[in-house]
Amino acid sequence: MGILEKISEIEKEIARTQKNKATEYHLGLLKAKLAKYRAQLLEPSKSASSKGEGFDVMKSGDARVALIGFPSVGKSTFLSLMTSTASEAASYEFTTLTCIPGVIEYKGANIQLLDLPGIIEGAAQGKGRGRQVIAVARTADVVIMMLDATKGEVQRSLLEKELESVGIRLNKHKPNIYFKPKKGGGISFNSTVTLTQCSEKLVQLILHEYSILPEKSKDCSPDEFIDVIVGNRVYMPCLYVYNKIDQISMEEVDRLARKPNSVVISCGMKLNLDYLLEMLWEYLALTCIYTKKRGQRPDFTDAIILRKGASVEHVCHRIHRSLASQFKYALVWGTSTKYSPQRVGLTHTMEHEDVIQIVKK
Ligand SMILES: Nc1nc2c(ncn2[C@@H]2O[C@H](COP(=O)(O)OP(=O)(O)OP(=O)(O)O)[C@@H](O)[C@H]2O)c(=O)[nH]1
Ligand SMILES: [K+]
Ligand SMILES: [Mg+2]
Repeated sequence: MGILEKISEIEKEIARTQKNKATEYHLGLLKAKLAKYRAQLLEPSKSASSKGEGFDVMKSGDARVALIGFPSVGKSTFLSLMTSTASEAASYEFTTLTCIPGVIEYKGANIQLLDLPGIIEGAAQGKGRGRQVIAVARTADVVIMMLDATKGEVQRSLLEKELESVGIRLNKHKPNIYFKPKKGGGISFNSTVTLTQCSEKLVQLILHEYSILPEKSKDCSPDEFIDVIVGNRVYMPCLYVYNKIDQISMEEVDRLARKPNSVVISCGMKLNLDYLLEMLWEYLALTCIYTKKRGQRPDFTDAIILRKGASVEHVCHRIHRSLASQFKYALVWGTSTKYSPQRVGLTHTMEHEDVIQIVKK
């Protein structure tokens, strides 16, 4: 039996047991056991059994949002409010021990929202269930960093540091660097803009530091090279959500609300949740595509929702599994084309609010 199962067994037994003088001792023992198992879960485990237990949630819907935050900031309360899934919320820390998925339905899109255990300083080194939580965060399209408005700003920078240390870059763009090994060795260095922070000398030093030496003898695949430069970095939009504003002064609310990438809410009093959804939608930057049949008006009531950068082929797959194989060409109206309509192929990249008509063979 896994630890989670043991915990759930004990919780059930506690719920079953009537509270009275006679059961006092028994209940006390159960609670002690419960605390022991919870602590075990939060320890960096050596046993493989609890490695990813409860964290392998299938991706579903149009996008994935992960809730990251310290314990008891209100993550589970938020999930239960925004989705039809109930996630247990309580005043003690580490109430949530696994990844709990819910679905936000918004503007015709299904957004998968993941409630996760709280993380603490040292999470990246395996403290608590930090590693598993961070691994899930990496798979998200947007991270909501939930913060307790009543606590200091230090929680935010601590969490940022944890995520930075495992290669998650928040609200930063992927650097526009093109890196290619030369067959004959040596380094040639070009830049399309004037560099103010990097010189050729510095680039050479960095390459040297990472033992990327311009040698003919050292065979290296392009993938290996790309891994070195890109590393395991993920670039992710992050929305800082300050919860529990019902507990702080108006001046403080105002100050927090003005911070970049930040939204203030109260789950307890259901304040500002609509605005948060609007912001989340913006951060997800999903692409809505409308379809049109020949000789008819576009269907603006039912958008196909895709991730940014989706191609005509993605659109086909969404309409019907076999459509791509019967595809002849498509007509597209919108910002992705020079002319409206324009005849395009399967690889054409769609843009937000384009209209498409697909012509079959
Ligand atoms: N005052 C106030 N309390 C809140 C608000 N949102 C949540 N809480 C309370 O904060 C406590 C923790 O809430 P949870 O939803 O369990 O927090 P969590 O982040 O999921 O906690 P862990 O799963 O333990 O990491 C509960 O007692 C909630 O009732 C809020 O907007 N205002
Ligand atoms: K809690
Ligand atoms: Mg929780």
